[in-house]
Amino acid sequence: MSVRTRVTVPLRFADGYSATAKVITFTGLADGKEHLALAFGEPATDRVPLVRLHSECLTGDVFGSQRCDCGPQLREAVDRIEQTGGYLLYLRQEGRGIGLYAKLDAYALQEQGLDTYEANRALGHGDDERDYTAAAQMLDVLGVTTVDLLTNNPDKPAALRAAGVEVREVVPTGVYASAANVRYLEAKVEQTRHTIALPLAGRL
Ligand SMILES: Nc1nc2c(ncn2[C@@H]2O[C@H](COP(=O)(O)OP(=O)(O)OP(=O)(O)O)[C@@H](O)[C@H]2O)c(=O)[nH]1
Ligand SMILES: [Zn+2]
Repeated sequence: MSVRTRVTVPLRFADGYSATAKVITFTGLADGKEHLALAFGEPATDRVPLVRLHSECLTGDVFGSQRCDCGPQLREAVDRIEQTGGYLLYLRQEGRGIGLYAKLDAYALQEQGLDTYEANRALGHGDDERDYTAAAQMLDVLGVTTVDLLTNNPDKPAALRAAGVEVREVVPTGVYASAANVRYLEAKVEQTRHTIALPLAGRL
């Protein structure tokens, strides 16, 4: 495994905020997918970098879907990593690893009353098919052995630790609840022990 390319990309987000990313690509990752690392700020070698493992969500990241909280979480991650110095790993794990079309099939089932996990199972998938091996490999190639990890999902630090990465601190990410996504967020809290405190659905 090695770095394939490092290239500087100036970014401007929908809210007008500008940032500069060093975009890094890789060769030889375990699953052969085109995962990206984006370095923000100054990931100094003598400081523990802040790292976010962001699972691809085309509808949320690109189109601003309100069914999930991915878009605002991505934006928050860029802000925080830029301040501290670190890496956003943009992982091609659309739909918790089941792919975009299957995720949209799962959305259709959720409109019939299934929750996000029941919908996956009704389609013959697992609740969560993500594998973080490639993320650990990317950190290894970047020379990162210890991270502070920005997440509310306990599976992520567990997976990195199992792959030999030291997770010094788990830093909670914000909760972006709305009437459109509160049922989805509640299912995550109930079924995967996400560490997010939700306002009551009735208050949204
Ligand atoms: N299968 C499926 N995937 C979904 C659904 N809604 C969002 N996703 C995907 O879930 C992934 C994001 O996962 P989340 O559970 O929001 O967040 P997380 O990464 O587990 O946890 P955090 O680090 O705390 O944000 C993205 O790949 C989305 O495409 C859904 O209803 N069904
Ligand atoms: Zn999403």
